[in-house]
Amino acid sequence: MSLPQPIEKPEVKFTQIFINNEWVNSVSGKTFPTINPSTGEKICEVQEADKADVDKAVKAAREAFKLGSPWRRLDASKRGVLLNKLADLIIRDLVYLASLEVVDNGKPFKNALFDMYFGAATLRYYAGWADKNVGQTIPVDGDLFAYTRHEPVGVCGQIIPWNFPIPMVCWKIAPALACGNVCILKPAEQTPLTGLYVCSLIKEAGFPPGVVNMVPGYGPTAGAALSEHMDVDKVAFTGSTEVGQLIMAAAAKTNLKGVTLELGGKSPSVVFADADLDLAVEKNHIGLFTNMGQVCCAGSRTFVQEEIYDEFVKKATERAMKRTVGNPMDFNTESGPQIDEEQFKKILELIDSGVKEGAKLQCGGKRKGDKGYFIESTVFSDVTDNMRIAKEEIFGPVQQIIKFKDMEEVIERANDTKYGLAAAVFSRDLDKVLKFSNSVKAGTVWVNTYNDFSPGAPFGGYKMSGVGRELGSYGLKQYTEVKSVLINCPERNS
Ligand SMILES: NC(=O)c1ccc[n+]([C@@H]2O[C@H](COP(=O)([O-])OP(=O)(O)OC[C@H]3O[C@@H](n4cnc5c(N)ncnc54)[C@H](O)[C@@H]3O)[C@@H](O)[C@H]2O)c1
Ligand SMILES: CC1=C(/C=C/C(C)=C/C=C\C(C)=C\C=O)C(C)(C)CCC1
Repeated sequence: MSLPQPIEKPEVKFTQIFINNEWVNSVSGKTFPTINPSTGEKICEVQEADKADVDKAVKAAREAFKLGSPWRRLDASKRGVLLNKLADLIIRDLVYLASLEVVDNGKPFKNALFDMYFGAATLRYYAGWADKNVGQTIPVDGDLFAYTRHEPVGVCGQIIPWNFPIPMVCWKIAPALACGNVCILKPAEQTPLTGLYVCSLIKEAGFPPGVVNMVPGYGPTAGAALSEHMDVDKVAFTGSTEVGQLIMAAAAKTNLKGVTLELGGKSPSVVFADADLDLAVEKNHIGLFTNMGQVCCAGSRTFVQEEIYDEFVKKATERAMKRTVGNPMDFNTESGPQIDEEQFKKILELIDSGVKEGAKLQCGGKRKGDKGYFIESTVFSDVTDNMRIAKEEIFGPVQQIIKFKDMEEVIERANDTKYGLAAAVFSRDLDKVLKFSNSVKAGTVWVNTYNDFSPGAPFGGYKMSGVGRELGSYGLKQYTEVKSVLINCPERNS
């Protein structure tokens, strides 16, 4: 089978704000640059939405959600048809979209293709749910007929990060639209381009005007305007824990809009001495270095039992040194650049702190090349729990390998964090696997694997890693209002 070739210089087709299925300039006339992280050079200017543009988008969305509107009158099954159509269009334009993502985000082309497939799979999964989000009839006491209706929440503000631009668009809009809501998405300022292109596909698929709107812009302006808006019914956010706290506070201070949050992590991956060592090394490598370490659930605390610690460190270092870091357009590249200068500097500073605090740098640790935001694949051993690299979310290609003795100790240390997004356990012993996976406070536990996702499997965090769940049937709850209807029903019989 021949592999698809990337388009080296994909044309940028959409740089405006998308409201009511139309492309408009910002009210302020302002624009912002989006940068190619492989070169540090500007790709283009994008119209910068702020509060005034968010107001326009909210009005359009509210109109689209009015009782009797084409969207509200559409059969639920037809919402599924539209979602499937959108998935088809993403796959039709797969190579263009993946190439554009490589330029705007820096992720390797192969990974960008995965993103598009995963985004489309999420749309298809929720397309199937559109006419199955059913209520109940309830045998209440008395002469009453009682039932529940599952209604859409309304206008949903959705704020997304830069690490998986298209999967994130799809994780947000697919369940929302399946349930009949309307959406205003704010893409990350670092990666607005593929999301804007997908808006053109939303129009082409036939979604009515105002059902999906996109407001590219910055967090403290456009993002805050959405989370503070009195006419937004719900806000869903993926990004840092700090911003998640701001969003929840804004919702509380304004109209108590519903909030779902998908936040940071410092996920433990525990390798017991009886594990398949080569499998554990490879899966832990993938669990950390995928997407240049820019994954909320990255396995950034690798606990390895003392009997196999030295051997694991040796093999993990060899694997990291083999990782190809370079031109993301090249099909053989495993890692591209970090997203921007801010992240690049933050990661290098944390690496520096690891060395200063006494961790052993096994490989990497420096910038790679002299252009763009590339960082060498980095492995630290002899890491202790009190070091900054063991506590803070690095969001970069830096693996921390930590020694442990036994189960009780590792459970306690794995849980000794403010986060609780994901965890992994590597062992051939089912008792150990079950004991650890039942004891760890994490929304997802992988067993003898890492970073496996499915649109059907819910994802979200314990503790400060989040509120609510995305994906699966659980994801529908976040976009559904339950209404009880009780009807006087004289002479009711069983
Ligand atoms: N959980 C994740 O998937 C994820 C993704 C990106 C970054 N992060 C973490 O966050 C750190 C910082 O990255 P970042 O600055 O891009 O993340 P961030 O949380 O600042 O940005 C995520 C999104 O929130 C928006 N935003 C920022 N401030 C806002 C505000 N006050 N109100 C509303 N929206 C706002 C941004 O514009 C972006 O769309 C990273 O180092 C990493 O640790 C986590
Ligand atoms: C990590 C891999 C994938 C994608 C994962 C996604 C889309 C994660 C999305 C959610 C969050 C909240 C991430 C936080 O950073 C693929 C695309 C499924 C491929 C395998 C690895």
